Amino acid sequence: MAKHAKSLLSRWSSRVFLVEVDEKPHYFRLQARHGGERAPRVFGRLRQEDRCFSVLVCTGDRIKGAKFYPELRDKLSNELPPGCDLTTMGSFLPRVRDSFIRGYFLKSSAEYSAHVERLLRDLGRREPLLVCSYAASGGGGQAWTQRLWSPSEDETVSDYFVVSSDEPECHPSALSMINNDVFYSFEEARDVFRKCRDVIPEAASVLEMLPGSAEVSQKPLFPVVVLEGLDATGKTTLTESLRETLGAALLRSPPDCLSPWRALFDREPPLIRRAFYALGNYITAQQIAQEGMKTPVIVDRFWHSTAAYAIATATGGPVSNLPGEGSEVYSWPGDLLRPSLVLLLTLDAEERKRRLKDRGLEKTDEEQKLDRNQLFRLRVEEAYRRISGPPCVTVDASPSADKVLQQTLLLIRNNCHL
Ligand SMILES: Nc1ncnc2c1ncn2[C@@H]1O[C@H](COP(=O)(O)OP(=O)(O)OP(=O)(O)O)[C@@H](O)[C@H]1O
Ligand SMILES: Nc1ccn([C@H]2C[C@H](O)[C@@H](COP(=O)(O)O)O2)c(=O)n1
Repeated sequence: MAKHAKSLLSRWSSRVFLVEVDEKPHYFRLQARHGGERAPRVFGRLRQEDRCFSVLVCTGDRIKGAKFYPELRDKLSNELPPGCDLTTMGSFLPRVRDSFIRGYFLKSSAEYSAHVERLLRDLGRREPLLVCSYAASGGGGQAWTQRLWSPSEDETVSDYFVVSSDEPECHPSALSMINNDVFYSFEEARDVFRKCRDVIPEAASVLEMLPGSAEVSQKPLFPVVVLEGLDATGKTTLTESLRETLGAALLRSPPDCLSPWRALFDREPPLIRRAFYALGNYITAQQIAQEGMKTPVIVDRFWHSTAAYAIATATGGPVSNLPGEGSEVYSWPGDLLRPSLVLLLTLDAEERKRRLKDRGLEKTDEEQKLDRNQLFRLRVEEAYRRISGPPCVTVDASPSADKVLQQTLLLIRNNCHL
């Protein structure tokens, strides 16, 4: 049996599981004996003869695991019989870093359960998966058991009762966010790109663009001001005006030299996609260091965007699911150039929508998600505010473009030595 699967199994009964229904996580844990508890809500409204299954991705290879997870969803959606319900799930060891694993939870009616079992057995033999089945265990459907299917012939695995578990303080994906969703050093992000060269040849072209290290040759003499905010909050408009008014250099992250590959890496799973944006920040940092010796520098998006979108995407549901304020996930990477000031443009949802509509440009998947999903938008904005490092000051972007410019100039003069 693979070493990774073995280590997961060694603490199986201490794991907590979550099944996400409409972005809301429902938690359950395992218990050797039944103490009369009701089955967790995800098993409610099922009949005695129905079956549920969980399929968790268990590979020690991060790149393979990241690529396989969305592929598995397609595979299951294509091959599952009608009437089978599929949703995302995960499992973790409370408070244990990097213990979060992802997968899918399936509900099948009795009619199709034999078919689903065959399909999953077959899949489990070919792919790095841990498969469990869940069945009612008497008691009028109130008690359900989990059976972990043996990933190898020589392994004995036990059945457990499943019982509801308390919600952890924040979404458990936070346990595996560091260096999977958010990168805190140049080397960690570059390492992902080095490892994915075999499967994505374009990664080599990105690697060629990178500086030898994160270190910048000199600290900028002039102020470096970063403009952040959701799309259509007015960053482009304001950065252009600031460039003219201050005679500043205007840079952006990701930098223009990465444009040919951005769309491609946007389609990759979070591990690779986020590493792409993280590396973009380091290239921009080198440009900032150079330009900042000659003039003030204005930067359109930087680290706050990379971290805030990544954290908000990895966490589902309401803002309360985000890692708590002060969590290490909000810290600034030790090796990344710190701007003098970060300004966060904020706009109410309706006005932002109106501006998006007037602009009428094509939207990326993440922008469309911002539109559709109020909770995602709130998580991104809150994550922006929680990121520590250089001071982040909020600017109300709803007045006219000129008023926003005047307000911003005032903030720059008060916070930077111009
Ligand atoms: N203060 C303002 N008042 C009214 N409209 C504005 C204001 N600032 C910008 N706009 C308009 O809103 C739209 C979005 O602005 P802009 O492109 O500058 O936003 P952005 O934050 O750069 O967006 P993205 O991140 O998607 O590139 C544009 O049509 C722009 O002309
Ligand atoms: N430094 C950056 C810049 C952008 N991103 C990501 C976050 C969003 O998915 C998207 C927004 O960019 P836009 O469409 O406004 O160009 O790009 C990032 O992660 N890091």
